[in-house]
Amino acid sequence: MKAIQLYYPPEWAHCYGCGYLNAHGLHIQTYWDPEKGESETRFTPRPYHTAIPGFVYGGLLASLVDCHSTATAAAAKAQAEGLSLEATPLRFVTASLKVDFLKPTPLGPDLRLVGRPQEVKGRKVVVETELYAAGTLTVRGEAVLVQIAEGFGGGAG
Ligand SMILES: CCCCCCCC/C=C\CCCCCCCC(=O)SCCNC(=O)CCNC(=O)[C@H](O)C(C)(C)COP(=O)(O)OP(=O)(O)OC[C@H]1O[C@@H](n2cnc3c(N)ncnc32)[C@H](O)[C@@H]1OP(=O)(O)O
Repeated sequence: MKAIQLYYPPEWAHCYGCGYLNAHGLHIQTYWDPEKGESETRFTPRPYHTAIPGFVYGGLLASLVDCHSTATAAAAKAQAEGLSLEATPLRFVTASLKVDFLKPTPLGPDLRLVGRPQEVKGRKVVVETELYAAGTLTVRGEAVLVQIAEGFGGGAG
């Protein structure tokens, strides 16, 4: 299966979080399950992604929720419209990002994010995300994503 971010055309693939053309970026990759209608991202933080020793920096966790949500929005919109991402690239930017840090996230285990679209309407998609570390829910996110207006060439992202 191909990650949603790998369908982004090159002009939209420079994002620090998820752009495959950003040599210094995080290269977040998200997969869509059309049966369940939900997305999954896995990411293993590096030792320097630390807040206090042993725990993950919250800004990194917010970045994971952010790019996981933009990708989830693209896949959810494609499914809702019966489009294929291959044929019709879709790209969303973040209008709003809410992150609740429920528990400290241990630094070491692979992190797993699960995204569920709550609303797909016009250019807007709302995504809820749960982030698990070694099976424990530590972060919950809610993001509002807006589809880039048609004809927007890029350059920023
Ligand atoms: C990176 C900058 C983006 C520049 C533009 C595109 C360049 C393309 C190139 C490459 C793409 C790569 C992108 C990587 C992305 C990775 C993730 C990020 O880090 S994104 C960076 C942080 N985000 C921003 O900088 C957005 C700044 N904000 C905006 O540009 C606008 O406010 C925008 C596009 C988000 C919305 O503006 P409207 O004029 O196009 O659309 P309206 O009509 O205002 O909103 C559409 C719907 O969304 C709701 N909405 C808008 N803002 C909301 C908010 N803050 N909270 C809740 N809902 C909101 C509205 O109520 C409306 O909903 P109803 O259709 O009425 O149901």
